[in-house]
Amino acid sequence: MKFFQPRTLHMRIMLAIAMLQLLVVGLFSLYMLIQQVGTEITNRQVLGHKMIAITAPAVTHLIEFDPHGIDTYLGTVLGDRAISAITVKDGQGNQLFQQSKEVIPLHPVAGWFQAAELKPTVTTELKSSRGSLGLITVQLSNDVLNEKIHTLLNDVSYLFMLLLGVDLIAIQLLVKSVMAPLTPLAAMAREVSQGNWDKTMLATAANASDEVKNLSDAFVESAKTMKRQIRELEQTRSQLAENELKLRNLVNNMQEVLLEVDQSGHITFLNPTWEALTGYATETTLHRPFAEFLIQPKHQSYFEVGRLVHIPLTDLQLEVRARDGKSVWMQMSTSLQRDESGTVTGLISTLEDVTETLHLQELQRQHEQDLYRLTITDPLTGVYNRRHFDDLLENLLHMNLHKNLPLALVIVDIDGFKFINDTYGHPVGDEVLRKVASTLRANEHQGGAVARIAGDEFAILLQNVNAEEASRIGHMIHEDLSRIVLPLTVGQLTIQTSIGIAVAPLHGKIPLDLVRAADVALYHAKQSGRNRVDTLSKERGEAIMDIFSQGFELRNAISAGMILPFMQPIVDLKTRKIFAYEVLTRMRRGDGFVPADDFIPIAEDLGLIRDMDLFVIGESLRLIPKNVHLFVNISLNSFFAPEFTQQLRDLLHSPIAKGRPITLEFTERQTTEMSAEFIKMFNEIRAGGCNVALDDFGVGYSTYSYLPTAPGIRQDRRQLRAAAQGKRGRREDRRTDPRTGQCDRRAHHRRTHRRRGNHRHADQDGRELRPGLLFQQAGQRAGQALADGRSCIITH
Ligand SMILES: Nc1nc2c(ncn2[C@@H]2O[C@H](COP(=O)(O)OP(=O)(O)OP(=O)(O)O)[C@@H](O)[C@H]2O)c(=O)[nH]1
Repeated sequence: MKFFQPRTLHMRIMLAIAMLQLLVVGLFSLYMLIQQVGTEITNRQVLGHKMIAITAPAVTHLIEFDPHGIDTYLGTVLGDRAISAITVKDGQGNQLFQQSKEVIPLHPVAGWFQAAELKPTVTTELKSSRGSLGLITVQLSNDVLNEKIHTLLNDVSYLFMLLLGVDLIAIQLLVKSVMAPLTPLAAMAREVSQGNWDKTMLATAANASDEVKNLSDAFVESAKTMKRQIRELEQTRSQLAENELKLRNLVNNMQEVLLEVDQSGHITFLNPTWEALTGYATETTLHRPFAEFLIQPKHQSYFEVGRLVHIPLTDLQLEVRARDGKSVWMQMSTSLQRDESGTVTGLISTLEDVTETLHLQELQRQHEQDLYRLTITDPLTGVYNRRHFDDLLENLLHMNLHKNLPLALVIVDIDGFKFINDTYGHPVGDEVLRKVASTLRANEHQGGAVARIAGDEFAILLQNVNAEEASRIGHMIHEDLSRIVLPLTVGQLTIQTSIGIAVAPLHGKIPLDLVRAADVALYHAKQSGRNRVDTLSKERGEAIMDIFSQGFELRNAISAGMILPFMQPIVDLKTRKIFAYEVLTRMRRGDGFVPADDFIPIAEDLGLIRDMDLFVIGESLRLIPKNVHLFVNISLNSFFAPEFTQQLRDLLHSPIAKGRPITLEFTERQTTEMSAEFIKMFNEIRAGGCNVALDDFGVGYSTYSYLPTAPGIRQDRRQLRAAAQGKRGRREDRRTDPRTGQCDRRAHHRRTHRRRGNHRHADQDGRELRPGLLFQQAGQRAGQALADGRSCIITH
């Protein structure tokens, strides 16, 4: 049920107070009415009693003295409005008089009172001197009472109306005065709502009640707070707008594509960079599945429904199809978007164009690969170079042995390659090397590797290949190489090779041992007449291994600077002064020194003598004062090593050698062919100011036989003397190595040097000379120098 509700507060207060007023005034009026009606009822009773008090004596008298006069008298009395009926009865109950008027019902208001209170009849006893004469009963009339009540009701109603009217006016005034201060407050609120914060508008009415003042103050306070907050909000909003602008500029000018995709893989946002990179207009791209723009199915699958969660968040490179059909590679960095329950609702990603970078990376990778290939391959043949072979060998050996698998090493050396070079020229030699390399590669065993480890030497590593299988493969390779035919301008060239095979762990468990074993096998193949394959047997291996062990030691000694020139002073016996130094080559081993004859022959065999001779000559020239005569030993084998002649020439013509007395003593352990070229070179050396001497170490078979063709070459002083005695050398010095069939040169060396040490001889000027080591002083100084770890240089 809906009650009427006035719209304004004023009306509501008015109504509320009016209702209250109505109630109060109503109750008050009712109270008044009840009071007055009660009084009227009481008055009627009093009147009844008074009436009967007057009437009873008269009736008594009439009964006694004039009974007929009762009717007249009581009829008159009954004429009074206050009485509606009169009854008189005698002492026996006989009715003497009874008369009544029409009965008017009692006013309803009188009904509110108890019947007892109303007492409509009054009865009294008629008494005379003779006693009781009967009873008289008077019934009171309602007429008067009703009239009174009616009048009272009117009066009370008037009073009620009057009071109500007065109250309403009072309330109106009261409410008006209460509401008056609210009017400016409402005006203030209206102004504030319109954004007018003028201070004057926020003043409270002066005559306002405390409550309204408080309300007004509170309102003003809240208005101020609101104003401040609104100002802050405005600032924030403008800041936000500014930031949004910046952000928009940033997003629009980003180098990367900014992409938003919903959970179904459809594009919901893209910045203009997308168009710049792909050529697709942003508007036409929006709301399309992003996968449509991806080329690779794998990339497309990331954007299928429900698969976004699996997308790699970083380092994902996508191939995007541009409008012109080209592919653009984009690097994607992603942030997954989730709702409150953690479900993926989409993603926001940046896509950076890395096409150029990838291209450059690819170029760089290729470049690095090329560089790496260059560092590990031999430029002439394209197979691995020595350095990489060493690494490979170490790794494969370690790996195979770890797995208990054999590893075979096959070393292939071209027979007479120097001859090919010398006869057909280096380009042909190069072509031979290339052919050999390509043949080896064509036969490359699975998991194997081919390397060029020296001038005409190739190595092949065969994984999981035992000795038998290695030998089979070795023969196969040998066969293939023998089929190489190189067409020449005139005719054609075929080649022969010697192959040495060793297998780990049978012949060695470390690279050094395995290479040494294969070298020994190769050495043996060469020694046995070349053009063959040799797998190292245990017995033969041990016999040859000794030479190779020393060879390895020698190689290491050269690279580690353990080869040193020792200066042996040569003393003039007359003056007892040092006349010259003979340069002796020594190798440091631990705390001691190995004499030359223990390692020179090996150096010659293994082709190391050239570097050793050049190093020792260079060091001697550098260390010995210029005015002191130098006797320097050179192996004739060095002259057959490539470029030795030129390098020796350069050394002797260098400023440290120029003008100093030098005698080059050529040691010869095998008969050397004295070619015209060779003699020319000798003469050139002499023309440069050097003396040249030959020393055959007593071998006997020597270049002396060519001496007539090489005028001016001085023989070893001892040899000269021997020659003067008509002997051609000391045949008893010749020993033959039972294994190699060659002269035991080390034995010769040892004997010869022993003899040399004690030798006393005269030089061409008649000076009697002797090695300085026989003199205590020089010996002591040499010992001191050795102890100091210096090169053994003795100065005078
Ligand atoms: N054409 C050419 N020759 C080279 C190259 N590297 C080294 N050589 C030559 O290869 C030759 C190797 O000669 P040796 O080690 O005496 O070998 P060989 O003549 O085959 O003798 P044996 O092995 O005993 O049969 C030397 O003459 C080197 O100058 C190269 O890259 N190209």
